[in-house]
Amino acid sequence: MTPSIMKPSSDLDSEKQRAAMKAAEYVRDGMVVGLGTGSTSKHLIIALGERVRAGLRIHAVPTSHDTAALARQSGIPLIESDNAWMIDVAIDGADQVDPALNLVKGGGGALLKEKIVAAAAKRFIVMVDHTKLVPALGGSFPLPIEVVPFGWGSTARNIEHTSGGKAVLRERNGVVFQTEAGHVILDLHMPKIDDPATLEIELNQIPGIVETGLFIGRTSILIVGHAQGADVTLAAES
Ligand SMILES: O=C(CO)[C@H](O)[C@H](O)COP(=O)(O)O
Repeated sequence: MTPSIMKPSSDLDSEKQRAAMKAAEYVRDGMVVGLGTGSTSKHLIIALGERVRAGLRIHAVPTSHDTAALARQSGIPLIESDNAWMIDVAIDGADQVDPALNLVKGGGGALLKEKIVAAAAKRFIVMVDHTKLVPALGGSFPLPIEVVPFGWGSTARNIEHTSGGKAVLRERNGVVFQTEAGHVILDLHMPKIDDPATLEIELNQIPGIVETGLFIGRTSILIVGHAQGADVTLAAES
């Protein structure tokens, strides 16, 4: 069955859909597109699939098995090779966005591939509903950190020592959550992340950490869906 534009199930979902429809406008014929993961990215993939079936020629790099499956189902050709990609634009959702357009990502557990794809792209477009905008990262949403399973408890203790936060091993339905790369996720609870750039540097020194969900200075364009449409903000240097 070919996916078609879904009826949004809630106001927030319709904000996500409007943000995704706006983001899809940045995709042009001949582009290589990085496809994010999550409910907002699903709207994007469905919108791009409709355009592909109408003649748009693009190739895509997916950031998860779920995204790859939906893209295939939607008729979007995927790049299967891991040779260096020339990604024109990567488009993804986020869990939190601060006023400097720094992000927390990884709520869906795909942060490692998402960061690799964002880093390989000339432009990184972030699409969110209004609830993702926060005055400071942290607080209501924990920072996902992907770590190797070996010694995760000691890694968690080091993370807590470095950050002052509380690191909790992610589980789903009573089972330890495993990423597509075979790692686990520690969700780091901090009342507020005062200096995200410094925290990212400090966390990256800890053995066992594969990647953090902090996306610092990577956003080129932010698109926020609202009741009537979507607002676009360009990052200072984009
Ligand atoms: O980082 C992510 C997955 O790892 C998602 O982009 C993030 O969780 C936002 O998801 P949604 O679009 O469902 O709100």
